[in-house]
Amino acid sequence: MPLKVGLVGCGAIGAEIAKAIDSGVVDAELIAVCDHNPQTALALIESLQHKTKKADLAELVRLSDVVVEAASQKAVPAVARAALAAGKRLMIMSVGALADMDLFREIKSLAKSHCSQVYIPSGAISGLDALKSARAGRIERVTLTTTKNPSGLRGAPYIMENRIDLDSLSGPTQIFSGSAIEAVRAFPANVNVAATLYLAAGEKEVLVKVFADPNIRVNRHEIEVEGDFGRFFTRVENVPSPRNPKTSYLAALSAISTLRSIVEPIKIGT
Ligand SMILES: NC(=O)C1=CN([C@@H]2O[C@H](COP(=O)(O)OP(=O)(O)OC[C@H]3O[C@@H](n4cnc5c(N)ncnc54)[C@H](OP(=O)(O)O)[C@@H]3O)[C@@H](O)[C@H]2O)C=CC1
Ligand SMILES: O=C([O-])CC(=O)C(=O)O
Repeated sequence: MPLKVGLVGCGAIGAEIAKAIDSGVVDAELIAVCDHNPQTALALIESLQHKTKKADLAELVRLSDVVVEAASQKAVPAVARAALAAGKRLMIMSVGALADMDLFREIKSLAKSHCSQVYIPSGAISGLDALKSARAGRIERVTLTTTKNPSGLRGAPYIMENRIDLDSLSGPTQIFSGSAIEAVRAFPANVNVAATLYLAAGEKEVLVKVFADPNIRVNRHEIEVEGDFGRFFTRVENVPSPRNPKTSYLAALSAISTLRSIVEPIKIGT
């Protein structure tokens, strides 16, 4: 029996996941989709060869083995509670929601008490394998430096609240520096990866810097980690999703790869 996947959020990442299942890249069945905009869900279904059904959250959870959240940080509490309370496995893309440590602990405890599992893909960054290994020892410092084109940062709460004029920039400009928890609230659709680093490092503080650069065409994430193991530095220059420039294509690929790892008998990497 193929793994039954229910998808919440039919945007840039959701559409790539659906396409990967539809084309057989992931050996699974897309059992249902939902989106708070019914037209978005219907358009995605229309684009698929193997049609699936549009469902509300309760029905989607009932039909699924794995529920994939690819919607928004705001969607995470309801999706996580519904999926885990029903004993279903859960993948979370809007990881920034888990910077709310009360929610994180509730999700962890729900997963444990219902013998379920929560998957947090690497998303748009590299280096989580080494960070997870490093965590077995002492980690000294974690830094994330994210640089995006203003088109990928527009509309973020931090930009609006501080009235940052992105159009006036002529070169790379640091617009934010703060903790992972501050960063995911300030840029909920830009630096979910900061929360992923924070959790992978064992709730170790992450210094997050965000740069806007009108001349950059990639979403760049640079990570530096120091600890007992030594030091590593990684840089990813991501192709932005054509449908949503805030989101890197690699984030969708990482969700697809995580789904594949659920169904593959051999697991490679930390
Ligand atoms: N972990 C990582 O590395 C990364 C995580 N992300 C995060 O993953 C999530 C998905 O990204 P992406 O696909 O690019 O986002 P998109 O905005 O392209 O797609 C999200 C879709 O979900 C819909 N949606 C939003 N809230 C809800 C809800 N409560 N219930 C149902 N549907 C909802 C949106 O509708 P509408 O547009 O009408 O609001 C939209 O159709 C985002 O939170 C994003 O920030 C993105 C990149 C990397
Ligand atoms: O896709 C990216 O480059 C990262 C991103 O938006 C996020 O972590 O929210």
